[in-house]
Amino acid sequence: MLRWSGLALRYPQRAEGLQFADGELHAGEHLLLRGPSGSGKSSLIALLAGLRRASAGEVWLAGRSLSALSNPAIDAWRGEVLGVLPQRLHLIEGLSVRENLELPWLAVGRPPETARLGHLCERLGLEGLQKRLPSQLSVGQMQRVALARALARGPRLLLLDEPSSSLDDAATAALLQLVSELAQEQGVSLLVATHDARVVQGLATLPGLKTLQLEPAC
Ligand SMILES: Nc1ncnc2c1ncn2[C@@H]1O[C@H](COP(=O)(O)OP(=O)(O)OP(=O)(O)O)[C@@H](O)[C@H]1O
Repeated sequence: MLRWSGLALRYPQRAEGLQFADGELHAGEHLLLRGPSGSGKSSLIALLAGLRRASAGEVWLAGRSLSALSNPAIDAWRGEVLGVLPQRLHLIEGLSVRENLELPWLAVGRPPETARLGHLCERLGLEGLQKRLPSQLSVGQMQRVALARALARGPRLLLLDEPSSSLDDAATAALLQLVSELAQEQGVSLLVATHDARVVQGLATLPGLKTLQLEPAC
């Protein structure tokens, strides 16, 4: 379902380019992407999601090479193949929770699938929060909204970048349990970037889990 090879990324302001070990993820598998702060976990997620273009190498997602697709084509395709829960959640502050959740469809010119959205909101405990603005939510609630938005169009793969970074122990455990259950219920593969031992421990029993360790970048 996802494979990458020879990937490298060069940031203009950074002398040394980042290079990534090859990896792959099949349906039914999950991947923990581990490595110290600065080792390139977020950068790799951005490459795999087609949010950044690699300086070298290739990503194949659901049988298609990302480098062969234009940016608009990747943007249109991304939500139905993969969802991203970024480290910074990027909820739109001027929009209500409901409007934020409808964005994945509006962004591709389609009407929101209200039945699917209703089911997701029920599953993620967001029903009573629809009219609130993101600033009126707790961090854990914001994260669940961002998770619902990432899952909106029924992706096969969910990328989570440091999902516990602003959560306490209880909220981290609750999020990991929810994500694990959703993954198994909906047949979604997880790729979780973390340097948090709580996340490693919380996902340890997930069937089909493998680990990729990134080395510290220079
Ligand atoms: N936009 C950017 N411009 C220049 N350098 C960057 C940029 N984004 C990241 N870097 C650098 O690339 C390296 C990898 O960063 P990245 O955020 O991918 O690591 P990470 O493993 O996700 O870190 P963390 O766990 O702290 O989030 C770091 O040295 C970082 O300073």
